[in-house]
Amino acid sequence: MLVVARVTNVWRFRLPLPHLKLHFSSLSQAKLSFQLPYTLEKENHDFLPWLERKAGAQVSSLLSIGKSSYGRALFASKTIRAGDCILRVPYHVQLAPDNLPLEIRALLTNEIGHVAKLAIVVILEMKLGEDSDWAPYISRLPQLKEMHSTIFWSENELKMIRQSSLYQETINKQSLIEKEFFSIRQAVERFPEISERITYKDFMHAYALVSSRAWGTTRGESLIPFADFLNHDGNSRAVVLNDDDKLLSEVIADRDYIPGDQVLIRYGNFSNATLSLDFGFTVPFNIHDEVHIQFNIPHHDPLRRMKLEILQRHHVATNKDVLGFISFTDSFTIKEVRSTSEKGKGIPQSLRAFARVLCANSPQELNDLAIEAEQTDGRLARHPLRNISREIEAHQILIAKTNQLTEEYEASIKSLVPGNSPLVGETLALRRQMAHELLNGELRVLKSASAWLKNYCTTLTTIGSHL
Ligand SMILES: C[S@@+](CC[C@H](N)C(=O)[O-])C[C@H]1O[C@@H](n2cnc3c(N)ncnc32)[C@H](O)[C@@H]1O
Repeated sequence: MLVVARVTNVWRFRLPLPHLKLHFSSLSQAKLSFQLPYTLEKENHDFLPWLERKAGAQVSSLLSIGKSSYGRALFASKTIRAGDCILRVPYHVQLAPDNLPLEIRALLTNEIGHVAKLAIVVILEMKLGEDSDWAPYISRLPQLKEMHSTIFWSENELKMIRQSSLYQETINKQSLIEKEFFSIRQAVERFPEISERITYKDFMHAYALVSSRAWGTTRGESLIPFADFLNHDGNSRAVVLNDDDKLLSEVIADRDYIPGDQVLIRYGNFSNATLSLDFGFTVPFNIHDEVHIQFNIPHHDPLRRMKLEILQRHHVATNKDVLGFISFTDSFTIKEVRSTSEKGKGIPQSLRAFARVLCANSPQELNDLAIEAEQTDGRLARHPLRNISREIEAHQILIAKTNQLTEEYEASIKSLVPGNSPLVGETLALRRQMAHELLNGELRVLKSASAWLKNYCTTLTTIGSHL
């Protein structure tokens, strides 16, 4: 998975807001008690004026900083109408990799990603404490103990999500962070006053801060103070927009708000796996959830070699192992199938094609598939097999796989320690809830795929019986 935290929105135009179909969720109804407690008033008195002085321009006249169950948040301080620009943050008050001191920047090659470079900017500012020009912003960033990205989960906590591909993605991200940390330490070793200040723990913390709150811009990943106090609602149509002509980022309201409403935006169309890894939270029902299914051609299949060759010839992804042998282990991404009757949108055509090749049991069948591909658009097994029983058999392979995974997911969900157990601390209870929402979402995807596949096979069986 990409390490990039959020969708890049380098847009030069505004959304056609008056025509939007608006979605209201319970999330976006979250309200702030209108009697602002002292801490909130102080946040507003200190922070926004500081940012506006630095920006030399007004950032927002419609929003106040406050706290919600999602941590720091922005609330409507006046009536907001759909289409209003609710905040504007000039590029020169955003933190990006080019805020690194020149001599350090020169040492960090392109092998080191933008997220890692920006993490170093954050660490250096953190170390300056009150002397940092960014102190009012840096001091408001969440502490390590408040962050729940799966990269911070203990081995036991990670076992809860063993079933999901997020488990491996988390390990891959941890390895990437470690690798980047050592590359940076090596690159800046000539500057002990800097290299000694960058500990692995600080780097992980800063890396997770950047992953969970920086937007991709033309300057690389950028932290956009104030805009990054906005929390996420997957149903919102409001996103952060970058205007490269005016050199600023802005947010346009997608709906009306009354004073006291929490204002939410959409970080991107992210599954609970991505939200867990990059942002450290999940949502209860996420329409973007997906499952990665691994398939390979069994070694005992007598036609294995021929199947691999034909898959390779027709550009279906194959891998070469370290010894140069071709193997087929690929991951297919299934999304929720919304309707059992239609085309099965959500189950990739490449997966169904793979199942058709997998179930072939004679060289003749494989040759027929290859000839058909050459005579059409070159893609292999994209059409239903002419032999109905064989087409059913191919899809039954997929049903067997989704059923097996469904059972495994159900067992994993059942084995989660109950969140309300007195033995469970606050952090574990929250992470357990995340694991629950992640696994439930992926289970829902599997069940929807299985229902569609079963319906497809039943329809084919009925057709077959009338022939
Ligand atoms: C860009 S920051 C938003 C401001 C943040 N709440 C803060 O305290 O600074 C993103 C972080 O906010 C929290 N967050 C945002 N949307 C959320 C949601 N819908 N549910 C739970 N936590 C959310 C997560 O901790 C996430 O990593």
